[in-house]
Amino acid sequence: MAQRTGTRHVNRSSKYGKGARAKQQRKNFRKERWENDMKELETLKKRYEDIDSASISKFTDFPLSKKTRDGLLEAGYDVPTEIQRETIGVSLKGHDVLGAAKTGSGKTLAFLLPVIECLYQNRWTAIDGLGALIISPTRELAYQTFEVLCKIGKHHDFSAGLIIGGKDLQEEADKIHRTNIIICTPGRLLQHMDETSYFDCCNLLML
Ligand SMILES: Nc1ncnc2c1ncn2[C@@H]1O[C@H](COP(=O)(O)OP(=O)(O)OP(=O)(O)O)[C@@H](O)[C@H]1O
Repeated sequence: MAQRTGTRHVNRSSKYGKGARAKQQRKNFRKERWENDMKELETLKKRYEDIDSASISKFTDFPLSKKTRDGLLEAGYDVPTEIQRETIGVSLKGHDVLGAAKTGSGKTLAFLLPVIECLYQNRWTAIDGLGALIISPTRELAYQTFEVLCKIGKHHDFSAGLIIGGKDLQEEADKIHRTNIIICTPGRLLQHMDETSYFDCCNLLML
């Protein structure tokens, strides 16, 4: 009996030893990843001022995060359109942009890339709440924007939500306080502002 108890004790302690080692390894891994992310952010930020639209021929010429570059690559976006080439750099530098280009010229992507990069630069996480609120005049445009966002933001950790009429209000309300990027139509947004008590825009970075 004593022997069995003793054996069990040894086994248990070695199990805890393994657990502690694994925990430490995870901690080290997270620390290393965090340090690499910080280095990447600093390097990218320094390159913003040097962006010259005339010298951009591919998306990889922009100082974009690896997660965004991977998203673009997988979505098959390689060469920026004219509106993208002309505006993305200006937005990355933090300026507001009013752009006009014909239908189908890639305005949605031009507009979304800096949104994602800005949240990434600010190390936005789930607990920071709503960081970007995108109000679209129609459900179709909101949906189109959401689709592009899901493609290019695939490798980022942000959460995104499509808040448009015709969907279950309570279901949206349950998730809204955990959403980092909201794409919505004005009517539905007002409804949540009126009826969802914990809908909070206090931390909002971009409208
Ligand atoms: N750089 C790019 N390379 C290849 N395809 C692209 C690029 N940018 C956008 N596209 C594609 O071109 C199509 C039109 O893009 P998008 O709908 O964003 O244009 P838009 O100017 O926002 O249109 P609208 O005026 O209708 O809102 C989409 O299928 C999109 O995936």
